[in-house]
Amino acid sequence: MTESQFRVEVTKEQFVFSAAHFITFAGNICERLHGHNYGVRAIVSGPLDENRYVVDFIALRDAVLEQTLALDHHVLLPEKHAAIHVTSDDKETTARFEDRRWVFPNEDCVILPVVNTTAEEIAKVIAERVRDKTRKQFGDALSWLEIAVDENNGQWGICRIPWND
Ligand SMILES: Nc1nc2c(c(=O)[nH]1)N=C([C@H](O)[C@H](O)COP(=O)(O)OP(=O)(O)OP(=O)(O)O)CN2
Repeated sequence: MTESQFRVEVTKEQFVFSAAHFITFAGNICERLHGHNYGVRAIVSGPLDENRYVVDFIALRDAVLEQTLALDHHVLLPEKHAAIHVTSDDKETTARFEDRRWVFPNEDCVILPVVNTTAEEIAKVIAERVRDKTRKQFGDALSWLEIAVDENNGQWGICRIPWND
């Protein structure tokens, strides 16, 4: 007989962060700076624990919320882009692409360990950070964690990471 599989999903009204970004696509086309009200969904898969749940909804909710709050009202910049160069001094962060330049106060920026600030890459960063923050609490019996990031009313970038690397 096939075994039952369980997962927990949290999608909350508070899982929204408003952020500015720009990406490149098709080689060297670079978008103008613009913003999104991003939405987030989190799913964890694994066996039932002694409480007969996969993980506590509330603990997962709070871990995701910590990450969305950290991104809310910031400019998201990529750390690993080959053509968008991001540098910071003690006051300001500058992003350069070819002959274009954007300058922001440091506190307005979040520099992410990504190549391009696509929904998929943002989802991966959130997933890794949620996993790192909850691993101790949730234990190592889980199978995977998935984070989905919605850029614009139904345009989801999704990343599933193994719970144990
Ligand atoms: N798979 C992905 N595709 C695209 C991504 C992405 O992250 N993953 N991102 C973009 C751009 O960021 C683009 O700016 C998306 O913004 P959006 O506002 O949805 O695009 P439009 O300008 O067409 O939408 P309007 O509703 O007309 O403002 C593209 N693709």
